[in-house]
Amino acid sequence: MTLRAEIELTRGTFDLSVDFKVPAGSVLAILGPNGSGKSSLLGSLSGLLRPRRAKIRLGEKDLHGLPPHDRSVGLLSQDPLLFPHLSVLDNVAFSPRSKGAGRAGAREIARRWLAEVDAAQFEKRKPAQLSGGQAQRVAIARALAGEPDLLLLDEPMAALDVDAAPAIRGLLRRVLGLQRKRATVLVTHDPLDALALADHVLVLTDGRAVERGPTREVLAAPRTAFTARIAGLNLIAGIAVGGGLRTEAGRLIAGMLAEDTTMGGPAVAVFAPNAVAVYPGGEAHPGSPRNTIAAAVTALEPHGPVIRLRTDAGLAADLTPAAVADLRLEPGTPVRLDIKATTVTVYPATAGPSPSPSTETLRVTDNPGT
Ligand SMILES: Nc1ncnc2c1ncn2[C@@H]1O[C@H](COP(=O)(O)OP(=O)(O)OP(=O)(O)O)[C@@H](O)[C@H]1O
Repeated sequence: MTLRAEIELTRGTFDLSVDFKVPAGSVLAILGPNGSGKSSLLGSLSGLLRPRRAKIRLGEKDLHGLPPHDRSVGLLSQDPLLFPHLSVLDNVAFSPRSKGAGRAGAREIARRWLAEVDAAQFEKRKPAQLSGGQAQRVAIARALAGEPDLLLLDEPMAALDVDAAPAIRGLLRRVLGLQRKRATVLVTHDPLDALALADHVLVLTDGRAVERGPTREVLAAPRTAFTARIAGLNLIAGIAVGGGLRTEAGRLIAGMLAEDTTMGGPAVAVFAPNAVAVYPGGEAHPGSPRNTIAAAVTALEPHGPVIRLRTDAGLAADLTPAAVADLRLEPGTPVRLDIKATTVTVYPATAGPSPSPSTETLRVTDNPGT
């Protein structure tokens, strides 16, 4: 069901005023610095906070004023919040039970969802006997077993270690795609979560929406300092192929395919600017990583302790000030950008307009030397 929300909320001196729409079957990511109002926004949707004024419509239903349990809203937060005294199976069965299903029926639904999140083998365990990643799988099953019309994800990967997060991100992408009627709102600090899971993003600052639009467009062409800081990732759009991604121009970007990538499907190759090595143009170099891209420097920007180099290939690289001086880099300098395949991840592109005008600017110059 489509969510339409206009929320005005006051908490002490903080004032939130925001409106947005999440079409049925799509995911909106809310990004924003600490204290920008993300939790306040989610709390208003879930019914835990009472806005000063709000219109919150989920399909034909007006949620404003309804208690949390009458809203058909599922919540998944960074803490799995499982009931410690219940088995995994009964934790998941709790949602359908509370919606009126009988004991056997609720357990059947719970088993289906546990299988869906690859946690069926844990059904008899208590939450204390699960790892963080396993507990989060169970929490996902519990959030979805109630078949909510609106799913709220509050930093769902934030508490997981780096090994567990990609698998849970992949799992979420799969289960979010199973149901095209539900609207989902995701709060995250991580642009990868937004890229992997969300069709659209809304950037909150001081309780106001300062940027919004299709995820790739907003992250590829950030208009506020906050978005630029968190979104400083390099993105190359194309089609997923064995060993990486092929751009529209036919160039292979070697990378690691995310688990649920579909061969031949639209995809983005993502890598951080600090994964890009910069060499003076044309110069031979040892090691020969497979992704070598010819470009020219367009700008040099201070970025914390490093210098962010921007290039006419649409890609950014982070260098130390000493390296910039050594390489005598300035706007116009021809360079070769090397990106190790192991630092590039290829994700399926989320639905939405594709390719966006701004991703077309992420063109990669062909280099016959590779
Ligand atoms: N109970 C409260 N009383 C008064 N002000 C509050 C209360 N709770 C939060 N605030 C203020 O509301 C603002 C928004 O907080 P909120 O938790 O929604 O931000 P957030 O974007 O979720 O932050 P974070 O990323 O740190 O979780 C902050 O300035 C915070 O200090």
